Amino acid sequence: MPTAATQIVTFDGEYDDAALDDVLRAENAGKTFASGYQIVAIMGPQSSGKSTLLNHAFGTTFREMDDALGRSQTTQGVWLARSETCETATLVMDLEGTDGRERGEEDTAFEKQTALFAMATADVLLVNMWCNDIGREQASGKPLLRTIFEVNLKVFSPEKKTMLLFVIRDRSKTPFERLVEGLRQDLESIWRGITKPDRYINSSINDLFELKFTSLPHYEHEHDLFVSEAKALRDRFDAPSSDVNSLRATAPAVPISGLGVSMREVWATVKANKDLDLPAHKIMVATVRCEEIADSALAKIVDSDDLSALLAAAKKGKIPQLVAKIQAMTDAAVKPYDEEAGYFVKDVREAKRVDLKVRIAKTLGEVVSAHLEHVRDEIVDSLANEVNATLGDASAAYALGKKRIEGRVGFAEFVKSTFAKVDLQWEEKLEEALPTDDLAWADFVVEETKVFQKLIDQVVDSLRKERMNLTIHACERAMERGVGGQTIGLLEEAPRDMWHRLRQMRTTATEKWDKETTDAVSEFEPIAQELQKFHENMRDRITEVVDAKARDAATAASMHMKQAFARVFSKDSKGLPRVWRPLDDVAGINKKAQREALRVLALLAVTRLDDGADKKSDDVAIKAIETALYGLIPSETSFAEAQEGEEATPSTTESVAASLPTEWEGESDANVVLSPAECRTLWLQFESDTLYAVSQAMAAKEAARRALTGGAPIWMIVLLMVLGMNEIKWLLTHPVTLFLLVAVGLYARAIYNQLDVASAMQLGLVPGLGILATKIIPIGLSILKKLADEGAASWAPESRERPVDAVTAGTVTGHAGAHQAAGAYADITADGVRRRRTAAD
Ligand SMILES: Nc1nc2c(ncn2[C@@H]2O[C@H](COP(=O)(O)OP(=O)(O)OP(=O)(O)O)[C@@H](O)[C@H]2O)c(=O)[nH]1
Repeated sequence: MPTAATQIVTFDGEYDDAALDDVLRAENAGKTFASGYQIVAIMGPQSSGKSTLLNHAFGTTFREMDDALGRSQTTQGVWLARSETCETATLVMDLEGTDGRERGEEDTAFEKQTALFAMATADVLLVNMWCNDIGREQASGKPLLRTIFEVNLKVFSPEKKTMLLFVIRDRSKTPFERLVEGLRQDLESIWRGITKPDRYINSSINDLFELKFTSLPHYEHEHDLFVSEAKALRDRFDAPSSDVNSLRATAPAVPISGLGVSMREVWATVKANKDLDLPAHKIMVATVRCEEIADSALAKIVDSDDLSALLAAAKKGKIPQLVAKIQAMTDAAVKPYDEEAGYFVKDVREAKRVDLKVRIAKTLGEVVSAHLEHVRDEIVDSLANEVNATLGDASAAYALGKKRIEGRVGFAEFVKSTFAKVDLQWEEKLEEALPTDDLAWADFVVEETKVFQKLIDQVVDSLRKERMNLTIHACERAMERGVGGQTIGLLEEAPRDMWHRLRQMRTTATEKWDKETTDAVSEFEPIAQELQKFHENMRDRITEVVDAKARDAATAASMHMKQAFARVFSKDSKGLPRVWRPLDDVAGINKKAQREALRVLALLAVTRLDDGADKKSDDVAIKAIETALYGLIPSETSFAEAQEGEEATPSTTESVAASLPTEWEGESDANVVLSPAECRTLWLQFESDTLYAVSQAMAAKEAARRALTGGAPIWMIVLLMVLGMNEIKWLLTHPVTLFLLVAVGLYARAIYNQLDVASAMQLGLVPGLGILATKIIPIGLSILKKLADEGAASWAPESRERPVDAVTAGTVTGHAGAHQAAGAYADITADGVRRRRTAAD
């Protein structure tokens, strides 16, 4: 059953978008419009049998005039139907008849619009002509012909000639050739009469039209013949182009999927009374349609579950052989596009295809980006591992650099070779992830590679900085050990030009460590600014180390003062431990030692590491502090009083403190480590700490004095020898008695020595005798016991084998005795009370 015709342009000139879809919807399976189609349109005077002809020729169902109602307009606007009888896919357009009474004044305008619409969209335009009108001046079809010619000139730069098939209706007995000739003359006459644009001024009708002619018998009088000729006419539309009578269109101007857009836009242009640029129109239609096709192709990917599943998987981890999946999804979208857009203008179609692939790449790019994130992480991890594996522990970098291990490559050198390797890895991974040779992915590849290279640069830069910093730190630690040790040595030695020498040492160290730093970081190929910064930092660090050690020394000034004191007080001019003799000046040596201690304190009180300082200014400044500090030493008189056992009065110390300034004049606050007040505190502590050593020295001196002067005077000994000559002779002749007397004498002397009679008697005669009486028996027994022990030991076999030990033991005992004597004074001093106790207590 034939499909119904549909009105595509209404009487009021409105285009109906759905009309074409309606016509094509019921398309027969065997007639696929997608592979090609043709459009046939018919124009002619109203009620000239247009619909009748189309229905008989193409099997359409256009409404025909009901004879009973009389001649009136049956076709209004433009109608569209699909041929049911043509083997070729054919669309048929029936246009509203011209010269109708229904439109009145607007008739011509609408006629022009429909004529233009038909000529722009149809492959063949049938023009219905009454046979009787040929050669007639006032023929009803002539205004239509004029309209067709004029309108055709408005189709800008037509690509091909418009095919006009004049259908001469109700042919007479006049030969067909004569009719055609008459009609041609009429057409020439009309063509000459119209106003043409300059570019067509010399053109003939044949330059713009392909004119064809046919005739039909009277529909009613020769009905069967009419029907058979109508069918024969239809056959010409199916005939191959090789047939001279073929009217079949070679190829559609636009693919069927673009026809809706094309017709809508043509009608809009026509209605707006604009010139119709058909090539531009074709490009526009192709553009619109290719975009629509591309959109729907892309939508298939965007909306697919495959994409969301793939994206979720890529976010979790790498997808093996992702490129195959990407390629398959791309092909699934591009293939339908190629099929559907294949008939549109080539340039537009291909441009839109490229565009589609770029859009697909962007859509799938999200998946690939997520996948490449993991790839980048993997490469970065392997790079970091390789750096550590090849270059070793970063913290040992300095030590390694110092050793210059054979065959070990430096960081910069290693990184350069690694870059090439890493780039290759990246390229391989890219090829596994996406079609790198596809131009659609070119921008994506560039962007992702940029991200990768930026990341690698960052990682390498970070590794470089980390390792370089560790190297610098190792350098600094080595410097701290070296410079710190040298500084401590100088601070302990405390020479007068200590600060000058510290500054010199700092300069030397700076030069040395500048070179060390440069060598150590050379493997990182640092730029000049970096190197300069390292050097500046190292110089600052050296100053910090020297300054810190100097401040530490000032904090431990008490110890340094004692060391200085001991150097003078406890050692003689040859540097040997001092042995106190009866004639030694303990007070004088003590004062000298105190001055040495204060000199050291003056050195430590203020740091002198400023660049502007020099030896001379140091001397002046240190001398000023020294002079002030020497005021702390008590006068010799007061010291002598103390030596006699009197307590130093608090007023003495206070007057000493008052003599110090409140601050060191001319010294910068930043350099002052020990203020005058702190120096005074240190001094008081120092004085208290050294008093014990001084007391010991005095005790040792006293012991030495007593040892020298404790026996009887020489003259008394001589007198005794003269007066007792007889007794001496007797004793010499009685050796046993002599031996006993000597033994008793030595025993008494030993008891006397241990009794410390002089000390006991200083407490008064009666208390002294009391103390001596209580001590004499234990001491006597103790000496006897010791003699007995020594006697037994001297007869023991081993003692005979080690005579040297016996000598040593005797020496030790002698020393022990001296210590014991000193111990008596130690107790006195520690109590802080000028009270003496004996060793026996
Ligand atoms: N004399 C003659 N009359 C015909 C011919 N073909 C059809 N008719 C008659 O002409 C009348 C109009 O026919 P339609 O086919 O409706 O004409 P039309 O040109 O489509 O009319 P509109 O669409 O209104 O312009 C009908 O009564 C037909 O029977 C023909 O070849 N010769």
